[in-house]
Amino acid sequence: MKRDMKEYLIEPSILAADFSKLGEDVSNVISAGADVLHFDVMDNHYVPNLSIGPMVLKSLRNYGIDIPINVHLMIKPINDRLILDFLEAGATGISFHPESTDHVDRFLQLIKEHGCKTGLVLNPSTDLSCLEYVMHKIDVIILMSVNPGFGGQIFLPEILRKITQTRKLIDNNPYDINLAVDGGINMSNFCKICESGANVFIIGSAIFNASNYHDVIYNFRSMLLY
Ligand SMILES: O=C(CO)[C@H](O)[C@H](O)COP(=O)(O)O
Repeated sequence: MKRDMKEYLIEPSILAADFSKLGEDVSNVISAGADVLHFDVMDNHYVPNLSIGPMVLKSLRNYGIDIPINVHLMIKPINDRLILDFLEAGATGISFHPESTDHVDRFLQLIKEHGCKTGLVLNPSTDLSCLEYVMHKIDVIILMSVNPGFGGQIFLPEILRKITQTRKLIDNNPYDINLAVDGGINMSNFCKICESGANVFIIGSAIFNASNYHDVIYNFRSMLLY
């Protein structure tokens, strides 16, 4: 199904940005046409890498970054304090993995109660059944198309089938849920990912490694027209 252009979102993952000049790099990607920012939080426990936390998010807000920022928690266990810290720092969306807690429903509710968008992130081998009783509390389903922990990995082609299945699930439900794909997206697989049913594209290296952010985002977006 072809969607309205407004429903497609390009969400650069700042994990691939230049951390030595993060504010400037993020401002540049926004001027180049990013719709939303993706903020990866890694704990060196749930995933084998350590990244950034609420203080960095707050610094970006203080720097003047004012577009929506979706925080992706790759943390186990998640806890109330952490969620509240990210909310206070300026997160507009918070997503986590169902494996991160025994209380998926409670955390979705906590995030929602604060007027923030909610997301569940499914690893490549995580079954769609975890969505069954919480669909009405989710704003975005994020399908990982790499194993989480590092940017710059190769897209797992078996996830295309999962995207199609998830799109059917969403379309068979009355809720307004975005379908995002995260990991290994580039110019050569973008169309297939879109045709399979994704409408949010979380892209790190293919944007931040490009010499011209505007051109690369423009090129991704122009593929949505065909
Ligand atoms: O969540 C992530 C890794 O865990 C990154 O957001 C994701 O991999 C995007 O980066 P790239 O486009 O470079 O693959």
